[in-house]
Amino acid sequence: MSSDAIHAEALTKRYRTDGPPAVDGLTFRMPRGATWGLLGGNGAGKTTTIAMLLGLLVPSGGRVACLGHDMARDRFEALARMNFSSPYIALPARISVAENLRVYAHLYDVPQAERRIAQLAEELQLGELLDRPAGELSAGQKTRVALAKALINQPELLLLDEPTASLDPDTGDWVRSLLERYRAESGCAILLASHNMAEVERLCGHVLMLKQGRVVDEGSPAALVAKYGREDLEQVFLDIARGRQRAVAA
Ligand SMILES: Nc1ncnc2c1ncn2[C@@H]1O[C@H](COP(=O)(O)OP(=O)(O)OP(=O)(O)O)[C@@H](O)[C@H]1O
Repeated sequence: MSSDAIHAEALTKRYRTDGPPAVDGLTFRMPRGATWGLLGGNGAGKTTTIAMLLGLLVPSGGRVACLGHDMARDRFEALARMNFSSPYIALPARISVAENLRVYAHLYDVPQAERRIAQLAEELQLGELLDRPAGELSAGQKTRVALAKALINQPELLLLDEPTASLDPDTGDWVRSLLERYRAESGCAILLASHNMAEVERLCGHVLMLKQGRVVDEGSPAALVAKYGREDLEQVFLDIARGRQRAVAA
């Protein structure tokens, strides 16, 4: 397979044999250094897709390569150069934030781990939280710690599931700036699942619109807005979710 950041071919997940697939023949190639949005209503298949990209879920069909590595055969080489954040995966609750980050730094074999943790603590304003048990943090504080964990190994591919979902508008804004900075400095590719359309318009050069596990449309946010004759991506999302016709012929 290619050396794209992500190359998915006919990726399919069926949780139950008697029901429709959660992800149904997903095919796309996301280049290195790109930031793409994975959009869709509740249950469209975004989290399932991310779990398959990470090798956490075994696909029922198709295949995927991340950073040139087939995730069914040699995912560990890719995983060392990837990372992710998800509100659905809790950090160990009883140990402190600093201990959590040390554990992940060790798992990813991060050189000069204490320096990297101090750098992330400053960038994500975690200083006051470092000695507190991770389980006692507010949702927004946990989100910031999860992002620190996601950046600990300076990944080349970042999978972000709702990275700013529980953040207040001010914190959400500086987290987006931080992601933009990290991307500019590192050339990292980012796949972002989000329900925040303004965030997607700001960060993503291309979006995949999922419905019932299939890509029903894709393109840059500006191209989709023009194609649907709408003012912003939120309106495009509503058109697609509600099955409305495009206002402007493609
Ligand atoms: N472990 C599971 N077992 C059975 N079905 C599942 C499981 N996880 C997800 N599903 C189903 O797969 C479909 C896709 O779910 P998924 O969580 O991938 O959607 P999503 O796009 O991330 O939704 P949301 O925006 O609500 O987070 C849904 O119909 C869901 O009910």
